[in-house]
Amino acid sequence: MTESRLDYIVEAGGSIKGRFRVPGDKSISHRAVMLGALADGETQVSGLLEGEDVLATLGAFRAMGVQAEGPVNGALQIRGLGLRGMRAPEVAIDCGNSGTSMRLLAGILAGQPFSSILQGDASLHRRPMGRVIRPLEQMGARIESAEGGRPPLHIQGNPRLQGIHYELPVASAQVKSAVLLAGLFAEGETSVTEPAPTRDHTERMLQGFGYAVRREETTITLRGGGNLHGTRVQVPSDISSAAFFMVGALISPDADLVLEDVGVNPTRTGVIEILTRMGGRIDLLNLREVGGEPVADIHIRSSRLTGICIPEKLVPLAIDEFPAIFVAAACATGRTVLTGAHELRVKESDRIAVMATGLQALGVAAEATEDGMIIDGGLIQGGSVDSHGDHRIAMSFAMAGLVAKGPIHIRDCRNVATSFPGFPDLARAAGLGLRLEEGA
Ligand SMILES: O=C(O)C1=C[C@@H](OP(=O)(O)O)[C@@H](O)[C@H](O)C1
Ligand SMILES: C=C(OP(=O)(O)O)C(=O)O
Repeated sequence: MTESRLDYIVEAGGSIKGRFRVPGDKSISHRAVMLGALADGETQVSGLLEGEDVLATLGAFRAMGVQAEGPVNGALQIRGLGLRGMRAPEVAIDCGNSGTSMRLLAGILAGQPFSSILQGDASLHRRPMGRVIRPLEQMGARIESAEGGRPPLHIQGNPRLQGIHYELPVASAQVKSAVLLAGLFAEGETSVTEPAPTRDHTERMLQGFGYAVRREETTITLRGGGNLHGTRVQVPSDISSAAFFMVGALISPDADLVLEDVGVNPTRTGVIEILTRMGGRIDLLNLREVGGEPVADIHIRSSRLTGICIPEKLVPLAIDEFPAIFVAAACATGRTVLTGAHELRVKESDRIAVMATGLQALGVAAEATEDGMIIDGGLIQGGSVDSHGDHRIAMSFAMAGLVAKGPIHIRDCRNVATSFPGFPDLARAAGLGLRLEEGA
């Protein structure tokens, strides 16, 4: 059954206020499910993101025999089967809209003594998987894909993978994680060198499960043949979800917002650095460490923003936050220039093209470039934009409504539930005039 389209209608104006928590971190939630399933003994997760992407990952492990109770209010109890305990899934595994599910699962499935199929929705079937197929085949798996390395993936696992050293051609935490996860099933050492730092949740969490991982400069190494031990994982709030409210508070008048318990791992805080450089008043309070990850409360107040040239080294550290950052740039005085962000073109949508088109429809001078965007800040008009089913585009344009001169109609917002279930209610409670409309 195909669900009808869901649109957002955002009233013009409003101000973001309050003190609340956004849902759990998506990247950490995926990894908690994966490592919990592969561990010996039980893993208790709290704060799990109950978004569709994470539920797709959980469904995959259930289909391979892993038992889990929950999630209920973010609590999930997983009875791990150990690294060699899973059975072949009876049908193709559906990763839905989730690139993280598909790429990290490919790494795990590469080391299994059975074959499996990974598929997903239309958006995921347009995304490149050659980047994981190549290293996993070098390690000894066989993976067939559709043309151009697109899903579905037919994976012939090999329980005797060989460790490799792999130089990542793109700064991608998903590829790094796929290779390291395959490395758990490989003979000898597996190492990955990254061209720039990317989110390191896999490395941190492997250590939390008692698995030795070594980092030397830009290279991460582990040795196959060990075991993961079930543990407790406390998932912090997702800075990528917090980013929409951060931008909403910065651009709206009289705003004062505290977002609680947000994960502020330095491989994820590019958005704070960029918005601060633009003049955003953002303070980290109560900085602490929870379960091996840094966490803080973030205080944000209305600010006068100025356009900047975004340093390329910040791009991988803010990769999912650019749709929201583009909205901030549209509200800033002067020009914002982003370069070195070609990866944005291969996310749930082409986030460069889709954001440029949407901003232009709202009267903003935004120009897409091959690997980024040039935005001259100014007034945001009301109008109609299409999210192309991309959750982050939908939530970013919702925040633009706070300063728009008329209502904004955003098409195709159902996928917000992949990463941020409850967004409309939380946004309304925080001060956004948002209503939902079932599309045709
Ligand atoms: O490892 C992860 O959890 C993720 C890595 C990033 O993708 P890439 O590895 O493609 O950069 C990011 O965009 C995605 O939302 C989540
Ligand atoms: C790119 C994203 O996720 P994924 O790659 O897991 O689909 C995202 O959440 O912005």
